[in-house]
Amino acid sequence: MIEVNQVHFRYHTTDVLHDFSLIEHEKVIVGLWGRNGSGKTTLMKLLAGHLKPNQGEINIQGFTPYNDDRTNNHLCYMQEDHPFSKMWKVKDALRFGNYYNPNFDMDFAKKLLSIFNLNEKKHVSGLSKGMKSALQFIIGMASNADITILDEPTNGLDIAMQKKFNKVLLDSYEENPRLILLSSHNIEEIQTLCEALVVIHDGNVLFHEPMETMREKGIWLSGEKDAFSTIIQSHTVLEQQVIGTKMKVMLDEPFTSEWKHFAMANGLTIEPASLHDYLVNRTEKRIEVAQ
Ligand SMILES: Nc1ncnc2c1ncn2[C@@H]1O[C@H](COP(=O)(O)OP(=O)(O)OP(=O)(O)O)[C@@H](O)[C@H]1O
Repeated sequence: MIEVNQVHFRYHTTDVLHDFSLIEHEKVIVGLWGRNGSGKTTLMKLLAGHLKPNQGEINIQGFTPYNDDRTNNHLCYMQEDHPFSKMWKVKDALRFGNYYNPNFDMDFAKKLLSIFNLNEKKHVSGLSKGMKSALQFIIGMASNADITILDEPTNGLDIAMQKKFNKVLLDSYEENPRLILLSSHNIEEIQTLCEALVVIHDGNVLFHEPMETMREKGIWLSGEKDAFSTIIQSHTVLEQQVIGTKMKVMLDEPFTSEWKHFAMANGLTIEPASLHDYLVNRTEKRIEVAQ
């Protein structure tokens, strides 16, 4: 469905993606995570054909997206803060969605307007940030596109709206399984929704793995400082905290039964790292560990 092969992309002098490859053929909900400026939006724009790679190839359902309108038959890209016309009302935005997406389901879109309490007669320019995100999400879901790309779709949604977002996304996916790629800064918000996660770092893919595997990455070990001397020499330490004679260390190791046995045998406490903390540390420069 999506194939990105050895793509290089730069804006003038800013190198964003280098030798970037990503293949996803499954109908899954995939999260896209990366630090600010890592290139998430750039990747989405390349997939949608809004940008042209400097080198390499992109294939979307058999088409090269840049300058090829046939890609639109298969792909719906709702960018963050979509530039709707200032003159448009909500219903005009739905018409826009209907015009560009051959499988657009207007009845479903109208049902979603009522779920998200959006009035179709309201001007888009008068919508709050969260309401505008909801409108973009509605168009993305109602498009029923083979590949649906949502850039920061939960931006500005409050908890109640987020709950509706989760339900609509999962119900719609169950009804019509397709590839849905959604980016977010907040991994906690999307990790229960996504079956797989792509992490962009240093212009490339750091991880493209099932969410289940991602959740097991990273462990915290805590105990007496003395117990750590050999551990920190032979493993990658992602974070370290010292309080008096006690130490707490995050290792780049999976939360497995082997590690649980190791901790027990060495009088240490073990707990899994949160995915958020793990990713923040993995995409940070590694610390020098004091011996
Ligand atoms: N139109 C542009 N012209 C020049 N540089 C750009 C342009 N758009 C983005 N960039 C730069 O490209 C890099 C990647 O930006 P991009 O918006 O793709 O990152 P992002 O991961 O989506 O960031 P964020 O999480 O902050 O939204 C950044 O260094 C950014 O400053």
